[in-house]
Amino acid sequence: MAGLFISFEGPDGAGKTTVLSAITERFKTAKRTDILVTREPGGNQISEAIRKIILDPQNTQMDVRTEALLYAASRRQLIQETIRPALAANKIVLCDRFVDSSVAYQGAGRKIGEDAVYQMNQFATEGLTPDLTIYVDVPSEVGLARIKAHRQNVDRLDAEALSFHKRVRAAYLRLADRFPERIVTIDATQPVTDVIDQAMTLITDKIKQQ
Ligand SMILES: Nc1ncnc2c1ncn2[C@@H]1O[C@H](COP(=O)(O)OP(=O)(O)OP(=O)(O)O)[C@@H](O)[C@H]1O
Ligand SMILES: Cc1cn([C@H]2C[C@H](O)[C@@H](COP(=O)(O)O)O2)c(=O)[nH]c1=O
Repeated sequence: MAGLFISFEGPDGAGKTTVLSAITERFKTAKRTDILVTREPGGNQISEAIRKIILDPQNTQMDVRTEALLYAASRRQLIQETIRPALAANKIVLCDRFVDSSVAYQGAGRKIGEDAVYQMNQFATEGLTPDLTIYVDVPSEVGLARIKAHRQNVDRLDAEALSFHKRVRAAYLRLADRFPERIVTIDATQPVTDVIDQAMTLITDKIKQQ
């Protein structure tokens, strides 16, 4: 498939959304029209509806496998309706989270098993994998403190215990070790402008290699 698929990953509060919106602005200023920015869960009408159900703090009874399946369902719809058509049109897709999030949050955080969650997602993705994953790394305590300080609405996942978030981060670090050719880590305890510059360099280098 043509195009370029780049995902952004990281623990809650790492700064992915901040970095992605700054990068989007830079591409707009450069008048590039071939960039599609999207997010998981969400990104289109059906996937955003699934997002609401997953993240609703009232849904305390949600079974962990139901949660994993809903993330995969949202992902499937995003792939079919949004990502694949954009790649086929030779666009550069920048996606806030993808399968690595499920492996880290449901596989490790919820303790379903990282391999089991990866395998289950193969059904949803039919093997679609990012060409590059920018992993924005931050200690769990730092990410959660940022959310507490700046965000009014804490969602169902943000509200999990520190031990949950530590398992998520540990799983991300394992993924980065396991797939060094795909996943590049940026230290997000640096000033946000440095994180943005480093992410932008990684993306422009990848575009040049195309
Ligand atoms: N490098 C940084 N240093 C200090 N603060 C930061 C940095 N990056 C982001 N922030 C702040 O941390 C908060 C969380 O950032 P942001 O929403 O971008 O994180 P996120 O990774 O998208 O989180 P989530 O996955 O939970 O949505 C924001 O208020 C943002 O301004
Ligand atoms: C894709 C995906 C996400 N999550 C979690 C991670 C976050 O806590 C929320 C999404 O909210 P964000 O503020 O937009 O980052 O959902 C997950 O647990 N599993 C996944 O596959």
